[in-house]
Amino acid sequence: MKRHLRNLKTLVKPYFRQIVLASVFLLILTVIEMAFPAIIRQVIDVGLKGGDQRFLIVAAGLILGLGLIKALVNFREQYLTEWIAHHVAYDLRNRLYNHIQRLSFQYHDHMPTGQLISRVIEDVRSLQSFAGHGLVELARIVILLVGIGILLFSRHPVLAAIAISPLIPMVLLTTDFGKRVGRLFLAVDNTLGELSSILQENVVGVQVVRAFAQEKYETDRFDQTNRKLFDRQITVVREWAKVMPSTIFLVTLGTILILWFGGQMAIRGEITVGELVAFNSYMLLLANPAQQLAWLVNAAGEAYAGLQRTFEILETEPDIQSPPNPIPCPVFRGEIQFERVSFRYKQSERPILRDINLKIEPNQRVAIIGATGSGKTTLVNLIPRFYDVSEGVVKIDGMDVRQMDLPSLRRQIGIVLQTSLLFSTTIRENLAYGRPDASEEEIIAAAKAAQAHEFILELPQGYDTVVGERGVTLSGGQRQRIAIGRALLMNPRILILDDSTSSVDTHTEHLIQKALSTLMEGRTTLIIAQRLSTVKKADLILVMDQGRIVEQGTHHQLLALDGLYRQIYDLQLKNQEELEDDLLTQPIDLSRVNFRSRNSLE
Ligand SMILES: Nc1ncnc2c1ncn2[C@@H]1O[C@H](COP(=O)(O)OP(=O)(O)OP(=O)(O)O)[C@@H](O)[C@H]1O
Repeated sequence: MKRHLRNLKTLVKPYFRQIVLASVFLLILTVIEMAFPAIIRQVIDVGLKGGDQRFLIVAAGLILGLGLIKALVNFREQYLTEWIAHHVAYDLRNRLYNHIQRLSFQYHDHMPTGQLISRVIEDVRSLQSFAGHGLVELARIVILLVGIGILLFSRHPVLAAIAISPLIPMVLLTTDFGKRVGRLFLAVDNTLGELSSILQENVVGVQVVRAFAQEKYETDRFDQTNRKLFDRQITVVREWAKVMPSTIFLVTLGTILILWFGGQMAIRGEITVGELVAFNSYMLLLANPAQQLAWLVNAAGEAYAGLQRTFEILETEPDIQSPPNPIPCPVFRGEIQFERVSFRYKQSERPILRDINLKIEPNQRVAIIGATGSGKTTLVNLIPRFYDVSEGVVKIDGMDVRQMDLPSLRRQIGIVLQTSLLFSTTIRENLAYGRPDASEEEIIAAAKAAQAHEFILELPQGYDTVVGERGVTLSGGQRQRIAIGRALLMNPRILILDDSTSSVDTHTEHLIQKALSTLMEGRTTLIIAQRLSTVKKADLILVMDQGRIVEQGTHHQLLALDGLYRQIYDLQLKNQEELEDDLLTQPIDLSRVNFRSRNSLE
C-alpha cells in the first residue's frame, strides 16, 4: 500500500502547482456551498421575523453574487482537475510504453500481449477517471464533512450529534466495502486482460482459425472468458448495490432525526426555526456526496487495481540493458566468438544450447542447419542480446557483447526473418525504419538492390503507399524484399538471415536470392539455412543437434567427415533429379529432415 502511494506521488508530483490551485478552487466552492444555509437561517430568523424587506433584498443579492462566483470557480476547477487527470494518464501511457520497449524478450515470452494492451489502455483509463473526478469529489466530501461538523457542533452539539449519528454506520459500511473492492477489481482487470489476449490472438491468427474451421471452439473460448468477466463485474455491482441503498437510507434517517428532535426543540424554543432549517439544509448538502461515497470507493478500488497492475510493469527491471559504463562500439570488423556458451530459457527445464564453441571470421558466410528445435534461432538470438547467455561468453571483435552499449550493438546487426513484420505506414517509412534520416536516393538505392523498386512503383502511390491494416496487402515475397531493403539501409556489419521463403513463384524466388546476395556482400552473415544451395555456398556450415554444434566445416570437409551432414546430404541426393529441378524454385526444408533417423540408417 505504502509503495503504491509512493508510486501515485511520483505520478502527480509534476502537477503539484495545478493541484494546489484546484484545491483552492475546491475550498472556495465548498465554503460558498456552506454559506447558503447560513444566509437562509438569517433570512428566516432576522428578515422574516422582523418583516424587514431590505434584508431580504440584500440576502437575495448575496445569494446571486455567490452563485455567480460559484459558477465561475466551478468551471475553472472542473477544467483544471480534468486537465491534471489527462496529463497524468498521458505521462503514464508514455512511461509504460517506453518501459515495455526496454523489457527483455524473456519478459514478452511470458506476458500475453493482450494483458499489456489492457494495462496500457484500460488500467490507465480507470486511474485517469479517478484522478480527475473521483479525487476531487473525495476531497469535497472530506471538506464538507469537517466544515459542516464544526458548524453544527459549534451551534448545537446535541442536535449535531443526533444528526451526524447515522453517518457512523455509513462510514463503517463504505470502508468495509472499500477493503474488498480493490481485490474484486484486480480480478476484473486480470480477466479483461485475458479477454483482450484471446481477442488479439484470434485476430492475428484469423487464418489459422478459419483454416482449421475452429470458429466454434474459439467462440466458446471467448464466451467462457467473457462470462468470467461478466460474473466478476456483476460481483462488484452486487457488492456496490448492497452498500448504496444503505447509505441513501442513512442520509434520509439523518433528516428524519433532525425534524423529529430539532422540531421538538424548536417548539420548546431551544432553537430558532431558522436554525432548524439550516441544520436540515446542511444535512441535505451532505446527502448527495454521501450517496456518492460508495461510488467513489468503488472508483478508488478500480483505480487502485489499475495502479497496481501498471506499476507491476514499471517496476519490472529489464533483464537486458546497457551496462552502467558501456564500452563504446566502434564499427565492427565482424568477428564473432562463442566461448563455452550454454543457454537455458527461464521456463525451460533443460539447457537449450550446450557448450557452444565457435569462431566466425569477419565477412564469413555461415549456414546453420539442424532439425527443428535444435537451437538454431536461439543461437543467433544471443548475438544481438535478445537473450543473454546462461554460461560462457559471446564476443564480437573480442569484446563481450554484455559490456557494449546495447543500441550501438544492435544497430550494427541486421536481421531478416522469414515472416518480416512491416508497420502500418508507408513503404518509404518501412524502408527507412532503422535510418529515419536516410535520403530519398538512399531509400531508392536500397529498394533497387533489394529488387523491390519495380513492384513499389507499380503500387497505387508508389513509395507513399501505406501497407498493412490501413493500406495495401503485400505478398510474402514482396514483404521479404522490403525487409531486405530495410536491412540494407542500416548497412549492418553483421547479418542474421532466415533464408526460407514461404512458397513464392520462381521469378520472385530468384529476385529474393539476388537481393539476399547483395545484402550479404562484405558482411559477416549467419543464415538459418533451409536451402541446399545456400548451404553449399557457405564458407562455414554449422550442423546443430539438440543444442550442440555437432559438426562444422565447409561442404566438402563435412562430406568427407561422413557424419550427420553426409547423412542429411545423402537423404537429399536420393531425390537428386527432383532436387536439380527444384533447387532454384522450391526451398528444400532441411529442418523437416528427420535427423534422428540416422540411427536407423546406420
Ligand atoms: N522463448 C522461448 N522460451 C522457452 N523455450 C523456447 C523459446 N524459444 C524456443 N524455445 C525452445 O528452445 C528449443 C530450440 O528452439 P529454437 O527456436 O532455437 O530451434 P530452431 O532450431 O531454430 O527450430 P526451427 O528450425 O523449428 O525454427 C526448442 O525446444 C524450443 O521449444
